[in-house]
Amino acid sequence: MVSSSVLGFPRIGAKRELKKATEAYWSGKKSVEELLKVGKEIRETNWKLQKEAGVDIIPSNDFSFYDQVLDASLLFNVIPDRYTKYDLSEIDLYFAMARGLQRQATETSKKVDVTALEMVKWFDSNYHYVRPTFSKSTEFKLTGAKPVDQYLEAKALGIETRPVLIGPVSFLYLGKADKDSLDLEPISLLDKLLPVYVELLKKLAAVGVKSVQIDEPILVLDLPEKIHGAFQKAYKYFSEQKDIPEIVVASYFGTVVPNLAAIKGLPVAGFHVDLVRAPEQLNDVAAILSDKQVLSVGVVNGRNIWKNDFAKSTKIVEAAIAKLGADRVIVATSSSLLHTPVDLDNESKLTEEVKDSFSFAKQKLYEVTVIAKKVSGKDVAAAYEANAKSIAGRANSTKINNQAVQKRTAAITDKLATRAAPFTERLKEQIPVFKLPLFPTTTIGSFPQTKEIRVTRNKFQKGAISAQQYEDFINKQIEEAIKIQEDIGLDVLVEGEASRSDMVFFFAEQLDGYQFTENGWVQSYGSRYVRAPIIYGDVSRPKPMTLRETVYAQSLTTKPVKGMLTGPVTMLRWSFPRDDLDQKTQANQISLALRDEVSDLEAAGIKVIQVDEPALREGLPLRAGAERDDYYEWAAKAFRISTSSVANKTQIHSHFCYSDLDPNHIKALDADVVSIEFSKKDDANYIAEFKNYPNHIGLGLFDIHSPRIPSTEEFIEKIGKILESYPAEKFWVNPDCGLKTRGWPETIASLTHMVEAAKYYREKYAEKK
Ligand code: MET
Ligand SMILES: [Zn+2]
Repeated sequence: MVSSSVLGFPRIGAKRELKKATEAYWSGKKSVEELLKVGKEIRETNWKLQKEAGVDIIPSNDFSFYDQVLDASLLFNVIPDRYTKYDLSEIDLYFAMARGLQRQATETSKKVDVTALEMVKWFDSNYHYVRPTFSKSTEFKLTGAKPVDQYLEAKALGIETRPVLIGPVSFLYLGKADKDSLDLEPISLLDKLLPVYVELLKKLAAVGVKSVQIDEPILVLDLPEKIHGAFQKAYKYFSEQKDIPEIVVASYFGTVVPNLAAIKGLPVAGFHVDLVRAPEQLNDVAAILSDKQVLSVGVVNGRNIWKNDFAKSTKIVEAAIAKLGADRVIVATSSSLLHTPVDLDNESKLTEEVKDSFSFAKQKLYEVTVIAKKVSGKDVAAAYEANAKSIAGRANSTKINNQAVQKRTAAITDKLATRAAPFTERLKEQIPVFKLPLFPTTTIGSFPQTKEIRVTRNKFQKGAISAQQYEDFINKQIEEAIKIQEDIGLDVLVEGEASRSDMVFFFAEQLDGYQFTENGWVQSYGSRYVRAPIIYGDVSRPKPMTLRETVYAQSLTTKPVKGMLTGPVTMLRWSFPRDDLDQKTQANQISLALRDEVSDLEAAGIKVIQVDEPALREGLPLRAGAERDDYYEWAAKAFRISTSSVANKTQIHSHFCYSDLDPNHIKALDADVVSIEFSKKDDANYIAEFKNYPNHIGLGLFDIHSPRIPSTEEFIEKIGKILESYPAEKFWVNPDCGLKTRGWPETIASLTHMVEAAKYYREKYAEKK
């Protein structure tokens, strides 16, 4: 009998129970006991669900109150000194590392003021992990026994589980050196870390754990040879220990083949590989296995919402069985199901047809077990028949194919993606149109989404107020936003995005080809979850999406109002994409819809149009090579398709708020002005990289995530520092990103100071001349 296995299950709860509980704890409305209880209930529900579905290998220690990598940092005592000096309780220490903590002194506790650890993207997913932060003074030791406790918790329910641990090599490699130890290479700590892992593994074995899943996701990255050696060393060391569970090393989100040297000959029980993302790796991986090692084959996608194609998956599993024999193959999810919504059964608004093409975490449990039964020779004919019908139904759905869109996408030429003249010539035509001062000031688009705005939108959605009433309300918001911006003295204004709940959802709802869930939340980080829209079929724009608000805003002022759109790559990345069409074509379809919007805005007298691409960087394939080069090209081109219809004198802006941007990629967008996140960057090298960028750049001058109001002097100092290495004539002045999460008072104060600082330099530079 071939076993079925799940690498991890979503921990947010089907109704976002975890979010509600953690946020209530943070705001003092729930006690720690109440919080822990919610965690326990979620774990219990998840284990029972998996047990009932018939999953053979059920994970434990996949639960986390914030992030599983942070859990490991705490467990192994990777806790920078700055967090330990306040005598915080364990859970408060944990949350302080996760999100920072500011607390006034009380009679019983000290004043606390500490910032969060760095948070970074988990590979190419929308999940973020808290970066392990090592210092020369880091002393590894076990501070608790979460994996042991949770194993026992499941066991008490009668459920045998396989604990999941982040592997030692990935744990170090994904971490970084703390500020006080910048010359420390985390991987150099391996020798010290391994005995602590062994201590944990022994504890697990002592309570009855037979097998552990050790995640080494860095196996899908480009790794230096030194890291290959670290893998060999670590797992050889484990194999020399007595009384530890057997180890299955798991990788996901790509192929391990370029790193075969890291895993070849490893003395472990077996490996898990992602055959959804990289089916081609099967032969090479199978070839290096010793004759006892098992291979867990990930064929049920842990990253999407689409129903599995049983026929296709079965072929893959059968190929593995042909090589290794049935007793050495396990049917698994490709990765943890953390990246999928919890339960399709909670969706009541989707049509049957659409629903029939989806599968969320709970449904994916069923998929792994049925496939495992099939390859074990059990009779699952009815399930396979139903699946084949669903797959065929989706392929033939009238909701998917739009001939006009397909034709238009196929006819895209380079010319369509090229503006009429190069930037230098465009600039000459733009200068007299805008007559902007030196250091032009602007914002990134959104203004505070006040409670009033959210409540009113909600009323409108529920039908409690009419479309006209809602429109009047939005107009009032726009009027206020314009007045405030004029009073502050900003140069390029925005309508403020009051009508947008979310920069992707807002557009998706107005485009044809999308589907939406009510409860399809997926954890992005901590208590932040995203309910991404789903690209279901060919995408097109039935009618203008932003025209009314933008034109209304422009009618209220003589200053230019920026049209504001979400770019094709971001629309794609922050949606669940189709799995039956390549990403480039999906991006191109969206870019054509946006192109029409851009043209409509221009025709209606809008002279500046910003197309945001905050997700541009995250779309970059994990490894260097053809796929990455290809992405660079199609992503930039998709942006240019959407923005190249306009006249030279129309100014195209773009915006990116995640760092580590590649200046060459941004250059390839050929926008006239870009704004980038910069306030936390304090890094001369980073400015230097952008110095040669030909077009104009706004370097974000304040952090929009914080209510903190920088003073005019602070802005002056910051701008002065940048001007040491960055040319004044290319320098726009703006915040890091949109201000939707802020309140009005701090927004007005910060922007006022920012504009004052710009004026200061204008005068200074005027004197110079
Ligand atoms: C995450 S980027 C956000 C850009 C958008 N225009 C805003 O200001 O909110
Ligand atoms: Zn942004």
